[in-house]
Amino acid sequence: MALARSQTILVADDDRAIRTVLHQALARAGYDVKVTGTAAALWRWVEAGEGDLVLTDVVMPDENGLDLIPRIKRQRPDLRIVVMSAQNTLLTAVKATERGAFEYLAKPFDLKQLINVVQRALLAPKESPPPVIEQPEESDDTLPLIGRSPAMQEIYRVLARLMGTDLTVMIHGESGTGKELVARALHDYGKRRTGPFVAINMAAIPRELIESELFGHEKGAFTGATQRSTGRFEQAQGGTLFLDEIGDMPLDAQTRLLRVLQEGEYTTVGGRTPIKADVRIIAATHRDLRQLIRQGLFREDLFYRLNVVPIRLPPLRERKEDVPALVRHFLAEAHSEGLPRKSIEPAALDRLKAYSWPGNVRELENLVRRLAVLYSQDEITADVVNEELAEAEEPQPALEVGGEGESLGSAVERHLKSFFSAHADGMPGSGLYDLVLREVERPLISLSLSATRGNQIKAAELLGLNRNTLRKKIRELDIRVTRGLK
Ligand SMILES: Nc1ncnc2c1ncn2[C@@H]1O[C@H](COP(=O)(O)OP(=O)(O)OP(=O)(O)O)[C@@H](O)[C@H]1O
Repeated sequence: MALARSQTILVADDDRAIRTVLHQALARAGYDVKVTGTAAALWRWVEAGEGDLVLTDVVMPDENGLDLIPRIKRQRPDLRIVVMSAQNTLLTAVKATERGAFEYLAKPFDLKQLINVVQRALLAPKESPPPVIEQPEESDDTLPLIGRSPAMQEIYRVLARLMGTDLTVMIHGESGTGKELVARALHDYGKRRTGPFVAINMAAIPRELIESELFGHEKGAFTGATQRSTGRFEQAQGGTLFLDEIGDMPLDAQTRLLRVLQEGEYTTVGGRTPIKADVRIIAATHRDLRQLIRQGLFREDLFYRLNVVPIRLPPLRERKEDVPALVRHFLAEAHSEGLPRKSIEPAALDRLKAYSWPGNVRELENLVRRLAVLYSQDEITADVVNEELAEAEEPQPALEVGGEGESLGSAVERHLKSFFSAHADGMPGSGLYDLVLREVERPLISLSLSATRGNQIKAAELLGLNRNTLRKKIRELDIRVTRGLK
């Protein structure tokens, strides 16, 4: 694209080599370029009315680039600023965006990406800056998310851009990668931070109760509804609603949710009066929703409503450089809870970095806690880590779901925990024991029957059940037996 007049980029970075590379790349792309290693020189140019775009580093010898942004914005509101920085945290990204930077580039970035951002910045329509929400000072204790790997920095960059918006976000990531933590950070640093954050886990609630949990119900709406009850939508009014394990939502509830998202209002179960929904939705899943759509288990139209901004949280094995910082963080946390202060030797950290972490950050967190409690030495050694990991690497007798790392038992426990905490102030109905067992029994029996193509003798063998017991259960649970299934 031919430029009418060549535009000038002001570059500030204290690293001479980076200045040279940026200078060359930008000049080759047709821009005039001025480079400096100090904030003071940059500021002089800005004051003198020079330049069409500022490209600045954060750490410079005389002043922090982030502190310069508000001053530049006051002096020359239309001047575009692109911030680049290495070693970033979520707060750096959030601050850069909120103070009015057009874009934030995590070092190292490639030059194509840089030119692309510069072009976009220069072409973008002038808009009023987002409202400045002052963020707390940055210290590692208060950071919501630990990790400065390139993969996490990319997440921070996206999160920072989302803070000033109400856009619906879909977080995808394996179990234990920090999906709920990211959802919380989006809420805590965003414009709804003064409102409530309400989480609901679709996999943790009996299917028949999901709609009433989400939207509330009127007295007498169904057997057991002895009084009116508010739903999560109502509790989250003015704040954020986190729909965890969205892939486990039953189809009926999906249809109802879709209608709410389309119409912006909902009715309670058994109610008639529409209630306006003022919530920001963040959904999360570890499942492949596109596959669920193909299987007819997830509504495609709902998927597109929710997948406005997709975020993929990388598994820990793709960002092993974050392991040491996470370990130190969890050790410090254990200490702040009254456990003895512990350090860890470098060889032990290397061993931890080499492990594959199928359970991701949660597994690492549990391991560090165990080490902090079980061993009396002040320093955690490689031997101790080896011992613990050898156990973790041994095949477990528990049922593990292929590749997903979490055993059935711990998945069930997790679901039950959130069920109990969701009902801390009173249980809905009674008969929980049977209800929970049925939730497990029904899919177990029905999948065993599919696996044996409906052969009840083989299914009884597989299950280790007496054939008559199996027949009785099939009747009681009203399970349909389909023969000849693949
Ligand atoms: N980047 C991180 N920094 C610090 N702690 C983290 C990070 N990521 C995850 N954790 C911790 O790991 C644990 C699991 O995180 P979280 O519950 O957010 O994961 P999840 O992806 O929602 O898991 P699941 O899908 O199993 O519910 C939590 O204790 C959380 O505090």
